[in-house]
Amino acid sequence: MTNLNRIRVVVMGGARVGKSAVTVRYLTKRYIGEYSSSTDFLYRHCVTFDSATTEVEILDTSKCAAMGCLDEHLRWGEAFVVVYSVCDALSFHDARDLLDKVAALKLPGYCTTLLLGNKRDLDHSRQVGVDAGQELSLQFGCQFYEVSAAEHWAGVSLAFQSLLREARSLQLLRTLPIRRKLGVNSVSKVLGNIFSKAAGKRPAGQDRKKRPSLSI
Ligand SMILES: Nc1nc2c(ncn2[C@@H]2O[C@H](COP(=O)(O)OP(=O)(O)OP(=O)(O)O)[C@@H](O)[C@H]2O)c(=O)[nH]1
Repeated sequence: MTNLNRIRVVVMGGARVGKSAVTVRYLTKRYIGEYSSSTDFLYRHCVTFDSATTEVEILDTSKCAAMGCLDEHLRWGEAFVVVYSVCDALSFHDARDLLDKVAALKLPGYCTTLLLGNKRDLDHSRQVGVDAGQELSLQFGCQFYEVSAAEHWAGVSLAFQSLLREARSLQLLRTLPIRRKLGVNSVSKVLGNIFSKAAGKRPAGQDRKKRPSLSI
């Protein structure tokens, strides 16, 4: 069931790509060079969009593929930050695998994903181009940003906020009745228009005979 007061975010990616660095940068504005990375960390904070406050839980994962808890994390989350390092081609492959897994496990419309290329300050040792990141994000229909957790807070913050906004919009959308979501006309109205045209009748509204009502 949709909980409009909470968004669960999972930060995942290959080893040493900066998962903790981007998470802590977003939450505290600070960059800390080294983190304890043997376990997962769960952070809670609140965000306010359009004067509505939502609690956000962010799970900074570590070694979850090796520990076998990836599927559990994928089931738990509804917004995913897939991090790779722009100077590590292997981590880009890991990111693709993770996007594949998200797509296989989550229904479209029930999760939001952000592909995040980190360490863009290390441009001299870049192995993954911006265009490759963009292409991958287009392939999976997810958001894409390149950032440097080491150098700037603004980019990291923008990327997370954009993900959270989309996650919140999806939650709101899921609470709408199907008619409003799709903008569908009632079946009776559509059938009525077809039959009145086929029978050469007067336009809708001038026909006094009441049609049976059937709506979805
Ligand atoms: N130059 C540079 N180094 C970074 C950046 N982000 C993280 N690092 C460094 O990359 C290393 C790994 O960062 P972490 O945040 O621990 O990476 P992680 O993905 O959480 O690591 P694991 O959980 O061990 O897989 C650390 O030495 C960080 O200081 C960045 O934007 N630029």
